[in-house]
Amino acid sequence: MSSANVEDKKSDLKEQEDPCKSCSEKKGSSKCDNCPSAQSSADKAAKKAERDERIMKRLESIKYKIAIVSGKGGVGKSTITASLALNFSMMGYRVGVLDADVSGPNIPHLLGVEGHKLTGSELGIEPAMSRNGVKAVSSEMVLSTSDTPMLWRGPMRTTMVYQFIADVNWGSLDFLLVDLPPGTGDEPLSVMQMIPLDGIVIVSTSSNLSVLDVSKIINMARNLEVPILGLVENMSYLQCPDCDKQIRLFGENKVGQLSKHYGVDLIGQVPVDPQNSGVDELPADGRSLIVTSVRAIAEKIVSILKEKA
Ligand SMILES: Nc1ncnc2c1ncn2[C@@H]1O[C@H](COP(=O)(O)OP(=O)(O)OP(=O)(O)O)[C@@H](O)[C@H]1O
Repeated sequence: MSSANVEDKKSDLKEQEDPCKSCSEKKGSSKCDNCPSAQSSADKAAKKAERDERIMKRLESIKYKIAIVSGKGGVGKSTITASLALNFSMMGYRVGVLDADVSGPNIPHLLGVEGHKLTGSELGIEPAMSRNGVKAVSSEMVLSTSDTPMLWRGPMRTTMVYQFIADVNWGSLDFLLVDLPPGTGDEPLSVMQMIPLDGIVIVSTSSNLSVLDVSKIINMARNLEVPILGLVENMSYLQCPDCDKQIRLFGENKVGQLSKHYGVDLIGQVPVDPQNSGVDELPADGRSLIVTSVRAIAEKIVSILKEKA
């Protein structure tokens, strides 16, 4: 994504946040006086400053904030996010996962907190706690059932993500992992602007289309000056059960080539796990090939962050 495109997106967002756009009244009509949306620009600036302060306050007790992103859907971003969370937790770190994929929330299933409903306390929205000690919030936790679709337009989804960032009582954490929706749309852009991220991890397969969209993510992050911790090639190969041979499902290692082209580290390759059913909680006891393979990536991320400190 070029810097001009990022600027276009930023102004698109501003337009979408303008409720007058969808109002049938002409802007400036007498009815505007009684409209709750009518705010002076000073009011808006004050609200933004208040919002930024609330976010900073919430996040000050969180050491590292990392977003997990992908150019395409279905490449395993949520699976890698949950696996990283489990590994960080097993390594003794305090971890939270913010499922910012509002229209396709999967984190509750992967962490075994499906069906949990969010509650509030005087300290804010209380996150769910998984059996492995990972805290999580997801839009699925406010829906009546897990098959209820979230039929919300972009600005409403962004507002929910903002609420999760500003109002969840995470307590003190070592890692907050944010599972972003795929692509370079409104929500990834808003999260990258709202949260002072320590970095992003980009997940891709080596399929041609997946790799193509990763270039856009890299350019978007660079334009927004968000550090890229590295690339993860998911479903990189299948280990033959009868011999040592690794079968590459998407042919040559295109994620590796992309990493060289853009000068972004390839920090891990995760094999296909034929046992992975995809709907169940990921086990943290060594039974999941994905979770065990992600351990090296979690360790690498810790060493990159410590080096940067
Ligand atoms: N290494 C792997 N081995 C086997 N199956 C995998 C692997 N990684 C992911 N999957 C499966 O691929 C599917 C997509 O994974 P996941 O939901 O994590 O992708 P995603 O990128 O978050 O998708 P979206 O952003 O569209 O929600 C799931 O069924 C998941 O179980």
